[in-house]
Amino acid sequence: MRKKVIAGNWKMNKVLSEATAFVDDVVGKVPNSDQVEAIVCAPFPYLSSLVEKTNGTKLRVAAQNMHFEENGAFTGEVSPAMLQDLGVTHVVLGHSERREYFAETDETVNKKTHAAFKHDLTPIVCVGETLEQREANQTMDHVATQVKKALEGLSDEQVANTIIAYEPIWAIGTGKTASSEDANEVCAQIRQVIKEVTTEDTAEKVVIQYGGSVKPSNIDELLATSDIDGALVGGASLEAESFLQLVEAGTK
Ligand SMILES: O=C[C@H](O)COP(=O)(O)O
Repeated sequence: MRKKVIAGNWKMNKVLSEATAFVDDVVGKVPNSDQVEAIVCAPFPYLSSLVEKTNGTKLRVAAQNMHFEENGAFTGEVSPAMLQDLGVTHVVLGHSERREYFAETDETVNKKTHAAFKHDLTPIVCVGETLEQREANQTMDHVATQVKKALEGLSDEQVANTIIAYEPIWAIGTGKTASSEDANEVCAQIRQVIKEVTTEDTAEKVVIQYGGSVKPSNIDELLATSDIDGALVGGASLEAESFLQLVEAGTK
């Protein structure tokens, strides 16, 4: 059985004192369960302190992005080696906000996915359609292309260890959640696409999260479906209590 992965993506929020207070509050309360993995995806400046605070605990720390190159003249960027060196375990790649505002493409996401594995980082690859694409019945074609391109060239073992986050763009930060049936249908089709490019066994191992206005009041329904294995949560992950409720939902 796949474990549930609940990741709180803080995006560009919190100052250092707020970030550390959150982790101090949460770290001892993360359920000691093998069924759920809890991750905070924090801004770059806090990664070092948070990794130190969470060392030896059940709470993992992720970056929200990285460059695919090892090093070089890329002012303002952060390399996979830097994240690995800090002790970060996961990295969010291809979030729709990176695709929309920072020119992230399927090609750069693919390069970053390879770079993540090279540095022992678990990639959380985000995919999802716009409202226009959904209304034009293009959701599955679009998402399938994003998934296939992101995974291109990976070994079956690497694919099995990739986390996919299905986030319909129209549901992010809007309060509009995809119904659990609709979200699960897309997640099941994503698994089917992975099956086609790898093996059934590999596809069954892939953790597929849903993201988009997930909160304590709707997470149970989402996690009760066949193919949603967790959540990538923005707004509702910013408060410790709400984040812990989301993680708790993963143990049921
Ligand atoms: O990475 C998280 C997603 O963009 C979802 O954000 P949200 O929970 O605020 O809708």
